[in-house]
Formats: sequence, C-alpha cells, structure tokens
Amino acid sequence: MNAVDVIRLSRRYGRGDSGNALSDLSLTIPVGEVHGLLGPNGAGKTTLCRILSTVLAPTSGTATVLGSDVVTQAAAVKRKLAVVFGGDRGLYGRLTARQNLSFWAALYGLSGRRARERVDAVLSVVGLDERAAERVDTFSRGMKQRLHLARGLVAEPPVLILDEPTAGLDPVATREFRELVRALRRGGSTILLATHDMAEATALCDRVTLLDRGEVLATEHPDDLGRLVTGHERVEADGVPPDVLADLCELPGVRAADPADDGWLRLECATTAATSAVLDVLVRAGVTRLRTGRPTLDEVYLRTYGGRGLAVRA
Ligand SMILES: Nc1ncnc2c1ncn2[C@@H]1O[C@H](COP(=O)(O)OP(=O)(O)OP(=O)(O)O)[C@@H](O)[C@H]1O
Repeated sequence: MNAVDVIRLSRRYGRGDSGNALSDLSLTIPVGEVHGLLGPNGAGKTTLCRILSTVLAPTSGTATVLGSDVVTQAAAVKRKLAVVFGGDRGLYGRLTARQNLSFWAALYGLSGRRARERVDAVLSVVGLDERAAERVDTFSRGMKQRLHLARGLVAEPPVLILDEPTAGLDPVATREFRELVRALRRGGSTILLATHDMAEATALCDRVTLLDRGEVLATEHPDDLGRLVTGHERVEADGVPPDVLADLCELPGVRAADPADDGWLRLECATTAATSAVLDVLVRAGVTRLRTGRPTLDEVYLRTYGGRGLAVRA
C-alpha cells in the first residue's frame, strides 16, 4: 500500500474562467519517501495539501492516504496525517510550548499519562525541552517552526505534510530543521514537502514533482530533473579554439553551445554518446580545463517556470 495515491484529481474554485486549480492530477508516494511538491505561486500545491488533509473536497478524482479515502474516510485520514505550516499560524503565543502541545494532544484524543509522555517526547525530538515552560511569543522564528513540527508529531502520524516549513528561517535554523526532517525520514515517516525552495528540495527529497497551473510536469529524482529541460548531460570547457567549437556544434546530439556566466563554454548533450564525442574532440584538441555534470535544480526551475512567482533562496 502506498502512503499517498492521487488519481486524476481535479479541483475548480467557483465558476470563473480562471481554470482548474488542479487538473487531472495523479501522484503516488510510497511509504517512507520524502516527496517534494515544487511550483510557482498558484501552481496548486496548497490546494493538493488541503485536499489530502481533508479540509477541501476535490471536484473529481480520488485521493487516499495509507488506503483511506480523503472524502469518504476523512476521520481515518486525519489519524494518519498531520500538516505542518510555516509562520505563526495556529500557535498560541500567550501559552507555553508545553501548554500548546498539551492542547493539541487533547485535540488528537490523547489524555493523561499518554498525552504527557507524547508531549515530552516531541519536545525532546525538536530540541525544545529546556524552553518548554516559556511563552511561545518569546520564541524565535526557528523555535516556533520547531514547535509547529512538534505539533504535527504529537499524535505520531505516519504521513506528514510540510507546507513551506523553512520559509523565513535563517540558515542555521533552516539547517537544524532539515536535520529534523532527515531524522524523521530515517524513522520511517512519509513526508510531502511543498516548497518553492530548490535548495530545500535538493537537500531533502527522494523525488520531486513539478507542478504548474494544476498539472504535473514531471516526477523525478532531483538529480534527474535536469534531463527534462536540457540534454542528458552538460560539458563545460575553458579555452576552446574557434575551429574546435565549430566541430563541436556539428556533432550529433549537441543541442547547444553557449558561454556560461564565468566565460567557460557550456555544451548541452542529448545523449551519453554525444557527451563522449564532445569530450573526445576537446581532449584531442588539447583542451584540458573541463567539467561535466547535470543542470542544478535551480536551473531546471528557472527554465521550466521562467520568472513566474519565483522564490529561490540560497
Ligand atoms: N479559495 C480560493 N478561491 C478561488 N481560487 C483559489 C482559492 N484558493 C486557491 N485558488 C486558486 O487556485 C490556484 C492554485 O492555488 P494554490 O494556492 O493551490 O497554489 P500554490 O501552488 O499553493 O501557490 P503559493 O505558492 O502561492 O502558495 C490559483 O490559481 C489560485 O488563485
């Protein structure tokens, strides 16, 4: 059984001609996977997360979480899944961290010793045990985000949805939060991570789905997305004589030869054979300053979406 199965899901808001927020979207997330949901503003990420967490009904299609249907078995889905938001939403600033968590534990049906044990456990997991008695409105942004995660974990759901979890965090808090996500993955959690942040998706995800205007453009391992927008591989070389450049452009499978930002020549190759042929020509011509690789996820994103709603952070 998969953690998440989405089959031909569509969602339309109102009757306007703005189109579907989700169109015929299908997606499978196996148990234990960290799956990135990437796309610019308005791509449909939040709509999908809201449908999976049962707060929004689809217009058509089906979605199940560990076998339970989000429409007909919503109560079962709620026991299996938690959503962790970014920002201040849903935290009670005048209460302490422990009081916040005890409140949510009660909402999830935990009480007495079991609730206290779970609250202590999640405070320790997110590293807030020493600050548990302090009011949340005195917390830093990173501490609040860890508390959000603790809230998500208090009822031990096997599936977590993280919606822009590190938006607004400084680099240290971001790194700490990502470590927590990795630890959860090692513990067997399945995580759907909605983000605009390429670095986040590359650092954390086993696979990434690119969404645009409610449709899936691709689902791939982050390293393999480059193939979608450029050739199979890339070769970069410094000091290529003009006649050699002309030869390179004639080779079958060489899609583009352009200068990179640092002045090196960048060649996009459609096949591994083309990459080998390019390297062969360059080495024969005595060019030794060479590097190969695939486009980064940032480049994939920029080429896929252009400047639309882009929010790439370092
Ligand atoms: N309550 C609503 N009423 C009408 N249209 C909506 C509503 N919520 C979302 N939409 C529309 O649905 C589409 C998808 O929006 P959604 O919020 O799911 O995108 P997103 O990928 O989460 O974007 P962001 O990155 O900005 O959060 C957009 O065109 C948006 O305008």
